[in-house]
Amino acid sequence: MSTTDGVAALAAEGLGKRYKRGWALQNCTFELPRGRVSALVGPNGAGKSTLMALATGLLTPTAGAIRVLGDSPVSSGTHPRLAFLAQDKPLYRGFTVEEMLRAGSALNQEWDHTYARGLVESAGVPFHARISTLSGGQRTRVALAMALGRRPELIVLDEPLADLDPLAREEVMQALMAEVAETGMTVLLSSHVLADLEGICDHLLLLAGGRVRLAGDVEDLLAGHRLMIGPSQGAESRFPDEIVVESRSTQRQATVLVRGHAPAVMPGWEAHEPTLEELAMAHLRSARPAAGQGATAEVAAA
Ligand SMILES: Nc1ncnc2c1ncn2[C@@H]1O[C@H](COP(=O)(O)OP(=O)(O)OP(=O)(O)O)[C@@H](O)[C@H]1O
Repeated sequence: MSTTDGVAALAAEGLGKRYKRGWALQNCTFELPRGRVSALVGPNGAGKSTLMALATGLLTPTAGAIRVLGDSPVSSGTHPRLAFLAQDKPLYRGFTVEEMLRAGSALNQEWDHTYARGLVESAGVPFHARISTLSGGQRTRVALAMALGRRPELIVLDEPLADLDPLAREEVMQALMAEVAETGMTVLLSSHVLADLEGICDHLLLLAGGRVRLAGDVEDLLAGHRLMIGPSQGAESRFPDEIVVESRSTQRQATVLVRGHAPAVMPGWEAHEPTLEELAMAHLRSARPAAGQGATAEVAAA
């Protein structure tokens, strides 16, 4: 039995990181549950990569603390039960896939060669092919096998689907989900593409401008909001300010995302549960600073 049972996979308290140019992350407090798939979402410059670098011990916090599987990252280095797949998927381009896997075996104390090989084989990637000749999707599958070969309890993936076509994206996610179902490991993955995460992640961490804007179980978050659609005339005054996350209007129709349940009887209005994309986009737009003031909400809608 693991010594970390019952402990959050990742826990941050008042976490902050300041670079020379200013704060990239500030006052972040959250917990990611174990055995679940958590999505880290946010616009460009939100602080996602910085947060991942703090979790993997590549950076040290300027303020607050982060705990990985119950442990504080010590001085430097990645937690032994955490695997990290960086955005540029570092692989030796001149190696063959077979040589890459053997390097994984030589470089890692904990390494399940049969498992890593099996992952590459099931992806249909030829063992004798050079890394430089693989397609983006094949390279991702090899990089994933290299990370999973360490049999991590927590895997952190920085935009694993960027640069992949929709078919390859689906294949990579299916392969990852199959491993999650089989091993019960915890996944934290960042993505700009919210549509990729719908139905896959069960926990959300939404960052904007270096701060946590929304965090929690996806089902609870969706059930805790309502998207109200009704006539734009008089829409502004229909809902108390404190429950409105975002309100948008065209000439005829208003769309208002509110916290909590739909207000009782509202003739002409319909209420429905938002999708993850609608929820995240509304929170990101509402957190967007005025032009010229830092991070912009450019999360792709599809
Ligand atoms: N090494 C660094 N030195 C100075 N500033 C940095 C450094 N790395 C990141 N930043 C700044 O910190 C902020 C957060 O950057 P970060 O890369 O963590 O965001 P991100 O959410 O991963 O963005 P993206 O989606 O564009 O990759 C940005 O304003 C960025 O310019």
